[in-house]
Amino acid sequence: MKKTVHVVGAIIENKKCEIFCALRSPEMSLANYWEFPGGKIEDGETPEQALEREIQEEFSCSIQVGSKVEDTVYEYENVIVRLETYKAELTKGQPTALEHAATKWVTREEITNLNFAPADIPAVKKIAKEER
Ligand SMILES: Nc1nc2c([nH]c(=O)n2[C@H]2C[C@H](O)[C@@H](COP(=O)(O)OP(=O)(O)OP(=O)(O)O)O2)c(=O)[nH]1
Repeated sequence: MKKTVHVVGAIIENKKCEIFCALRSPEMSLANYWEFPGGKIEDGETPEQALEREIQEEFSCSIQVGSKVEDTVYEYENVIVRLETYKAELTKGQPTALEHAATKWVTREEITNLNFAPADIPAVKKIAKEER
């Protein structure tokens, strides 16, 4: 039986209406895919707490989590991922990649050109269609 992991991703937007995206490194699973920064929810955490912790651990900055964007289940070859994505705002510092291969702030027009992890596609499409 494949394991199901419950994952949260942050859709962080700056004042220029650009969205923060991170490239998974060759050492990570799902290597070389773009993603919304985040990670697995640990026991006892709310999705919001997990996101705030993951962003602090992996990008050394603080966020405030807002509304939910998508909740999708995607079956990969080895694992099933339930990905919940939330809007978020930076409250302290700027994101610095400590584990990822690259990061990028992109506009809604550009975001669909990035090679996002398959589980992220519904959220990417929803964000790209949003009016600004
Ligand atoms: N963080 C994140 N993970 C995603 C996204 N889309 C997607 O399919 N995933 C997958 C990749 C991984 O299989 C899983 C999350 O793993 P992770 O490696 O980021 O989480 P983590 O930091 O808690 O994990 P770990 O390596 O410490 O065990 O979800 C996404 O947008 N953000």
